[in-house]
Amino acid sequence: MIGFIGAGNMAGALARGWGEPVLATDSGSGRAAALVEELGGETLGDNAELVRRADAVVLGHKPYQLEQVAAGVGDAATGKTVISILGGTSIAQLQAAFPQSTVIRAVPNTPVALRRGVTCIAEGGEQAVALFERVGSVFVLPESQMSVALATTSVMPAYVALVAEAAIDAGVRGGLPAARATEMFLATLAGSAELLIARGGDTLTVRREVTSPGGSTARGLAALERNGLRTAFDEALQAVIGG
Ligand SMILES: NC(=O)C1=CN([C@@H]2O[C@H](COP(=O)(O)OP(=O)(O)OC[C@H]3O[C@@H](n4cnc5c(N)ncnc54)[C@H](OP(=O)(O)O)[C@@H]3O)[C@@H](O)[C@H]2O)C=CC1
Ligand SMILES: O=C(O)[C@@H]1CCC=N1
Repeated sequence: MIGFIGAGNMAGALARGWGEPVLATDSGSGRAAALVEELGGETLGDNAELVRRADAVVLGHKPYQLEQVAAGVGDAATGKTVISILGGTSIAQLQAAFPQSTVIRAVPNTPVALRRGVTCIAEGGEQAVALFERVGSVFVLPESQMSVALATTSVMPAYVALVAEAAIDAGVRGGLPAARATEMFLATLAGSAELLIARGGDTLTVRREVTSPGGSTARGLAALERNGLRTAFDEALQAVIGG
């Protein structure tokens, strides 16, 4: 069984995507018990026991808790595979915390819960590719690209939710009922993503197909550019990787 140290948003999304019984701990909230109630398995009161009993361990706590968690696990991690999903935490930091383990650095995103996630794995962690492919797409990257990967994929469900909210609210200001605007926008978002994929990621072609010369799309795109859409995404990336 996979053992989850931490049963929060990201660990829970992975566990639900994998859809199998788990071993899990938390720091007292009861989220581990809720996950076990849903998927089967066992809640353990102690991270060391979890590591001893798990076939592989996922670190699903917050990055700043690494040293404290590793100290609690101690020798139980000897010979174990420890998969970290901790944002901004290097393989060197993980290996220092778990010197007797095989450590793997991965950055997933929450759509793994629906098996439509994206997980980036730092080179050296190839043995985890098949596991994460069960819950979506996997990209193996040089470790130096992992922060940018997180800023491009892991945070993106939140950005897309914000973009959706902004677009829907604009529609409501334009006179659409909110529920109708939401349904229409989400169907458009899903269809547009599929279209971009079908066009091999050729964003210019997709834009040109929609944009009549002197027409309404051209006016709308120009307004988005004037209001700093590209700068906003660029600054967001810099904010994420800058810590
Ligand atoms: N959320 C996301 O989309 C993504 C998150 N990540 C990474 O995933 C990690 C978790 O983030 P997220 O799920 O959002 O955070 P959450 O706060 O939702 O979950 C953190 C979990 O860790 C548990 N925890 C804290 N201390 C311990 C401990 N000593 N022993 C066992 N469990 C402990 C918490 O317990 P309790 O429930 O009791 O509070 C909680 O269940 C972070 O490192 C983050 O960088 C990476 C990619 C995407
Ligand atoms: O917000 C965070 O810190 C985590 C890392 C990536 C997504 N959520």
